[in-house]
Order: sequence, then C-alpha cells, then structure tokens
Amino acid sequence: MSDCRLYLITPPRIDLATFPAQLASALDAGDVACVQLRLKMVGDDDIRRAIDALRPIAQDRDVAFILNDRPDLAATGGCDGVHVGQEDTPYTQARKIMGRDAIVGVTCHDSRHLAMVAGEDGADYVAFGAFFDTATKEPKARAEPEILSWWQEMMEIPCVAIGGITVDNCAALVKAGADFLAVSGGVWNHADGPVAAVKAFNQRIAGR
Ligand SMILES: Cc1ncc(COP(=O)(O)OP(=O)(O)O)c(N)n1
Ligand SMILES: Cc1ncsc1CCOP(=O)(O)O
Ligand SMILES: [Mg+2]
Repeated sequence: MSDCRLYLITPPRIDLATFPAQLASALDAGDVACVQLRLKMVGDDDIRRAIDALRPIAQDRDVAFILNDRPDLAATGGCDGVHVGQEDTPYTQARKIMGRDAIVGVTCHDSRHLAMVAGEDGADYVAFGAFFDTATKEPKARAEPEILSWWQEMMEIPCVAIGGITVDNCAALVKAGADFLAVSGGVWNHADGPVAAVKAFNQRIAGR
C-alpha cells in the first residue's frame, strides 16, 4: 500500500452558489490531503470571496487549504499554504510572507535542477509535470515518471505529480513514487462525477 495522497485542485471557474457543496461532497468521499484554490484571471475580491467560502470546508475536515500564485492573499485569508510557480513570487519572498509554519510548494516542471534548488531553499514540496495531456493549462514541460523515482531516492521532501492525471493513468505515477497526485479535471470532469472520482482515485492509490 502506498503513502501517496490526493491533492485536489479546484476547477478553472467556480460558481460560489454551487461549488462549496460540491467540494464538501468530494472531500467526504475519501482521503484528500489538500485543496488548492486555483483561479486565474479573476480579481482579488473574487479570490478573497472564494477563500472565505471554501477554506472552512477544507479546514473543518483537516484538509489543508492552499492558494495558488498569491502568498499575500493566502496569508491574509488564513490559508494553510501557497503554491508558487517559476514566474510567480519567488520562493524566499513567499516564505517570508507566509511564515515558517505555512506550506509553500514550488513548480519545478521536468527540471531536476529547479527541484534541487527549491528543496535546498526550504520548499515543503516540489511539483513535477505535466505528465499527461491536459486541457486545464498549457504546460511548459512534459515530465516522465522516472523523475519521481529519482527524487524519491535522493530527497526526503515530498514530490507532487501534476498534469492530466486521471483514475485510469495515475497508477504509474503512484508506482514511480509520487507523494501526492495533484488533480483537477480528473476529478471535476470524471464521467461519474467528483464523488465517484475521489473514491476511485483512493482505490487506485491503494492498489485496488
Ligand atoms: C501542485 C501544483 N503544481 C504545479 C502548479 C503549476 O503552477 P504554475 O507553474 O505557477 O502555473 P499556474 O497553476 O499558476 O497556472 C500548480 N498550480 N500546482
Ligand atoms: C496547473 C497545472 N500545472 C501543470 S499541468 C496543470 C493542470 C492541472 O490540471 P489537470 O489535472 O486538469 O490536468
Ligand atoms: Mg502560478
């Protein structure tokens, strides 16, 4: 049985009239380690409103609530952490804003060098991807599962796999050593709905 866990990323667009209930049912369907609020191209007020609506749903269930891109809004909004990419606020600045106890994760694409740098700087996790085709984002790089195995042999810091991950293709990443599977479309666009998807991911992670 693997220690890998699901890292849920919100859909690109959310309706705050309906999404909070959907998120709650998805989190109640099985083990989820954290939720990342990832809203691109919306204003700060929309992000704040989404944090206020969604953060308690995650935190009440002991699920860490992480904001994408914005350490400033993550810190003022009471988030547990922030995820920053190579073109976002640099790690050191994000850490200063968030404080030493917060989770700060860093995108490393398919780069061993970027991951080593992020690890040495003190990142709580490094994220590799995209592993598969994805409609959620135009990824900068394509990663191969071996990078997860290489990282596991070298480092203690957890690694996250991201990009086009579905119930049907995730087994190779779990086997290669991913500590977390970061998934958006594979949950929210699952043919049987997000509750079924979270259940199915948990089964695959457990090797069933
Ligand atoms: C867990 C995780 N990994 C990678 C990313 C991608 O971050 P970034 O490269 O900054 O791209 P955007 O998501 O900001 O478009 C992520 N968000 N989460
Ligand atoms: C944010 C991000 N970074 C690399 S691929 C990706 C998209 C993740 O979403 P999905 O699970 O739908 O491919
Ligand atoms: Mg980013």
